Amino acid sequence: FPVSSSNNYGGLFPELYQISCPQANEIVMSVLEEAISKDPRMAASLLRLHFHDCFVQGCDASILLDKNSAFKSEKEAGPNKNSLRGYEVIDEIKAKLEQVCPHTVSCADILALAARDSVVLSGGPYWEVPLGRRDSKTANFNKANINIPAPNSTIQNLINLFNKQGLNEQDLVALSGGHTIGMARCVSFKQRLYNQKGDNLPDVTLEKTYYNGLKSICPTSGGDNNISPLDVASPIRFDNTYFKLLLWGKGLLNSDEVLLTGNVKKTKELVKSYAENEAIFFRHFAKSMVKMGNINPLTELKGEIRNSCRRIN
Ligand code: HEM
Ligand SMILES: [Ca+2]
Ligand SMILES: [Ca+2]
Repeated sequence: FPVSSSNNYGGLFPELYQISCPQANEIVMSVLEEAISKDPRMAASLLRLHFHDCFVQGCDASILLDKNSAFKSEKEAGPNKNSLRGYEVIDEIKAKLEQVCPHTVSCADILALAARDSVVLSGGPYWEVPLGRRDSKTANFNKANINIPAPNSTIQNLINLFNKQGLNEQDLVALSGGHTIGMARCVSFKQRLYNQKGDNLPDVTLEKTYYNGLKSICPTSGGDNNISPLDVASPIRFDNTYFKLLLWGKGLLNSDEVLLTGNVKKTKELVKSYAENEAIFFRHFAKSMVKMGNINPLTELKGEIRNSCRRIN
C-alpha cells in the first residue's frame, strides 16, 4: 500500500499513514501549536533539527539518539552542542503517537513533519511531506562535525557541502532562507565583528548601525552564548525579509553574507530574486525541503521504528 501513489520520492510517499495512523498529522500539529505559542523560537529550532539530521547519514533521526556504549551522539558534535533545541517537543509528539498508533510513525518522519508544520505555523509555505523514512540504529558524531557547514564557511565550502548531499546552488540559497526565523549565539558571528580576515578588523560588508548593535550583544570577550536574531526584522515570521536584509548588509552569519557577496553569480542572483519576490522564495523553499527530506532514507527492511526517539529498540 499504496501501489501507485500520485507522487513517488524514492520509496517515500505522503499518504503512508492515511490508513495506519490517520491522526498522525493532527497530533504533530497540535503539539507544535502549543509548543510554539509558548516559545515562538521553537519553530526555528525544529526546522533546524531536521536539517542537521538529514546532513548526517540522511534523514534517519540519527540526530535524536543519546550516546550509548556503541557510539557517541551527534548531539555532542560541534555544530549541535549547546545549540540544537527541541528534543523534548519531539519526545512529546512521539509519546502521543505511540499511544494512538503504536510502533507506526518513525522519528525521522516526525522530524520532517515537525519541520513543515513549524514553517506553516510561522507563516511560510505548505508542502506535502513524503513519508516512510525508518530510524537508524546508529549515529555518527564525526560526520556531524564534517558535514554540517560552519557559520564562517566560504561560498565554495557551502556549495561543496550541499553538493555532497545532492543539493545544488538553488537549494543552498532557498534553504538558507530558513534563517528567516530563529537565533544564533554570539560565538557563531563574533569573527565577523572583530577579526574577519585575521587582521583584527570587522567584515566590511556589515552595515554600520547593524554592526554597532551586534557589538553590544557580542562583546570582544565573553558573552559567547548571548543570542541575536538571524533575521533582525522578523525573527519569528517566515517571510523573505532575510533576503532583503542581506541586500542591506544586515545578514548575521558569514555563510548568509557570502550568498550575495561570495562572487558566485547564481547564488547572488537568487538572493536578489527572493528578496524581490516572496512567492518564488516560498516555491523554491518548499521544493528544496522535499529534496533535503529525501536524502538517503532508510526504507523497507532497513532501520527500525524506534519506541523512543532517544534510543534504539
Ligand atoms: C547554509 C549553511 C548553513 C549554515 C552555515 C548554518 C549555520 C547556522 C548557525 C551557526 C546557526 C546558529 C547556531 C547557534 O549559534 O547556536 C543556525 C541557526 C539556524 N539555522 Fe542554520 N545554517 C545553515 C543552513 C540552514 C538550513 C538549510 C536550515 C533549514 C532549512 C537552517 C535553519 C536554521 C534555523 C531555523 C536556525 C535558528 C535555530 C534556533 O533559533 O533554534 N540553517 N544556522
Ligand atoms: Ca541523520
Ligand atoms: Ca523573517
